[in-house]
Amino acid sequence: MTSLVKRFPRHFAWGVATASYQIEGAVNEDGRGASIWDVFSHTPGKILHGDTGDIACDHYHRMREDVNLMSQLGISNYRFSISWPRIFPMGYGQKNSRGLDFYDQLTDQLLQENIEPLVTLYHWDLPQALQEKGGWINRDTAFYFRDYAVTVFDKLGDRVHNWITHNEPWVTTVAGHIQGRHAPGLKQPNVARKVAHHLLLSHGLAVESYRDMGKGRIGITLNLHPVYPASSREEDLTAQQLHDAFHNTWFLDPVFTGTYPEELDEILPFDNDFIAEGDLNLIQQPLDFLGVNYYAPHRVRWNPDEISHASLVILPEEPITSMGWPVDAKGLTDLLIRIHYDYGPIPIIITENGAAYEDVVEDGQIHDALRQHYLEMHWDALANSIEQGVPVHGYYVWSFLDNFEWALGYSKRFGIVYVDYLTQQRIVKDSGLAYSRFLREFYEYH
Ligand SMILES: OC[C@H]1NNC[C@@H](O)[C@@H]1O
Ligand SMILES: [Ca+2]
Repeated sequence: MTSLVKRFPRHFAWGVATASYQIEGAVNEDGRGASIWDVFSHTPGKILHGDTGDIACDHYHRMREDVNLMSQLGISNYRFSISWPRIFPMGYGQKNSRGLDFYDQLTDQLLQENIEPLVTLYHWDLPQALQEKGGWINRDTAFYFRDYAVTVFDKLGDRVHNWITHNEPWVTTVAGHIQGRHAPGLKQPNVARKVAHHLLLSHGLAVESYRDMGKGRIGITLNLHPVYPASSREEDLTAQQLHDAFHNTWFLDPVFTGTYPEELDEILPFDNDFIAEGDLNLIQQPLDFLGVNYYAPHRVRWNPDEISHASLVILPEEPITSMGWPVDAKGLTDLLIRIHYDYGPIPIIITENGAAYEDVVEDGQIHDALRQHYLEMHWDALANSIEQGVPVHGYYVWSFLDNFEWALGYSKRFGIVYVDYLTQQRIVKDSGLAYSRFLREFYEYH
């Protein structure tokens, strides 16, 4: 492992990541308004086992203990998200000072423990009151997002200097508005291009506002996959192109080139009446970094019945996690090389990487060797990217704690720290202890 620490630059930001709705609980506390995930998770049949985020990891009440645990593990960077409905219960207008106070105290606690915050403004928990006005289908939401962002920049911007506007806008767009498996649970493909555009517009508005207010760094986090054709057949190569547009360039192109990929029009045609003059210039705001969430590559074959005209191919012998995602760390290197050469020298932060596996508690320990191996392979792949010239500035494990895995509820555990949901006890898994050892070696070496 020692050799590995030498392959990362001195100021590399090693961290862990979480998100508000997945860990906080306390959904009716201190003036918090309802989010679309409160409504969705309480809708029968939407979440496995009827799980909700009502309590989750009870992090809202256990924040100090959790920050202390990060510190004990030698973690020096923490990515978390802010719950918009804690700040604006109705989405805009009346501010909720107790909501702001929680994040104010969290920030102070982190800085006391010498942990650098990386704050995500939107990790899917839209105020329900805005959904009732159309949510991301309504262009106004982009401007309410800007006002929310400005409020948070104003409150925390003296201590928080690293910001992410959106987490995975693709998921909000596709899972939330086409597939219906995420909040707000819509199955309306014809609104997808508009939803994505409004999410990206809100990103641009927030970045533009930050440039007038803050001196720190701001970016966006996209969930991206390298796309490999299952064969060299013409139809599989076409599938690769269309699937790449659907999953990757739909968001990379507007953010970095101010254009939408024309390939996308083949699978999601739209009349561009919702694109106003100047929108794409606004979306193409210069960024300080690109956040990349990487879990697995996509190997695809032609399938005109799928929206991207492609189906995923999992080879019979390839290892998969309990999410059914292939374990392939080289995909991370391939992805970063592609981004670097297609979109210029933008600094990269891996804002999520990790694996869900079935965890068993044995004598108060969790010997999660598969997760530990997954992580170590991806650190090696990341070092390869750096050695090939990609400017990677940080890496955040998804996730610090086991937490609410959206439609799969608490059935999937991504944490390097185990959560016993009956007692709320935290148990550091072997993967968490390994990360701690690796970090200690890294900081000793540098
Ligand atoms: O599925 C694992 C993670 N993927 N990215 C977004 C997070 O909220 C998920 O828990
Ligand atoms: Ca193109």
